Amino acid sequence: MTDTTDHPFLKMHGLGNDFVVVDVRRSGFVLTPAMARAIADRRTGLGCDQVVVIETARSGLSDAWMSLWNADGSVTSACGNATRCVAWLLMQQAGSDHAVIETKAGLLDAEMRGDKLVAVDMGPARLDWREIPLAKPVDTLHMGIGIGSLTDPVGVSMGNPHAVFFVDDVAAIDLAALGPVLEHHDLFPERANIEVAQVLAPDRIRMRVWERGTGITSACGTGACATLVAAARRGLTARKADVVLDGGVLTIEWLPDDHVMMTGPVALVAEGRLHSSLLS
Ligand SMILES: N[C@@H](CCC[C@H](N)C(=O)O)C(=O)O
Repeated sequence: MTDTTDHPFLKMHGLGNDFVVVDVRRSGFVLTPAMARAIADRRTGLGCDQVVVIETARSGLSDAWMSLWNADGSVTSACGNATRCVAWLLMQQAGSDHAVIETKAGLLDAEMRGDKLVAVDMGPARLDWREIPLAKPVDTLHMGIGIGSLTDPVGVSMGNPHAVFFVDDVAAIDLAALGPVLEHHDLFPERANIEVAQVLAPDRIRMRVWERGTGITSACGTGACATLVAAARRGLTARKADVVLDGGVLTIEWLPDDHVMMTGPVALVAEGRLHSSLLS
């Protein structure tokens, strides 16, 4: 093996939403957008939906800081599936069944709930138009925009922006065509993650996602949280439901204090060292 760096990585995923996880707590290594794009590239890099960087905690209140990069090199404040993966790693390292992760979106409390099963308090759902953010004052329960069969979404921030469209049949939606147009809609100054959701029962929702900065993924944890909150706000479901994604199921509960609990699996599938060609 030649020209590898001293930067080990792990490949992890939550329901197929996959991550390259780099722990820089000892190296102090700083990732750039170009490096994130190079690592995430599925042909010329390692391939992943998000690059996740574990950094030294910035306050005395957490076990570590987590930075998140989409495949296009953009930074995001929240990622539910990555939070479960990093929480699992931190809990393994500490021999604990509890971890606190600090992100741009705030402190996230996580607990081990079984073998590779992690629950995270994803913080409060934010519902004001300024918090999502939207470009102008709009009722986030009926945002009024749409294209084709996708109309009148619900806006929710889980630390990142989501627009949830309710439909009769998620399989019939051409998400690859409609997702990028809606992600870049004028209403979303920071772009948005786009969910299409079909209510199957008061405690079960089928959801597919077009992620900001990445495209279609097999699962989105914050998207599942946003979808449950949107469905409950519209009176379509209870405040707890299983959200069925392409990659599997997350259990989501919107608690009376507005915090959203997410429970789901994590997987560790590979480890290695980053080659210097990805880091220039
Ligand atoms: N896959 C994630 C969300 C990742 C960030 C998103 N693409 C954004 O830009 O906000 C999840 O599991 O929540």
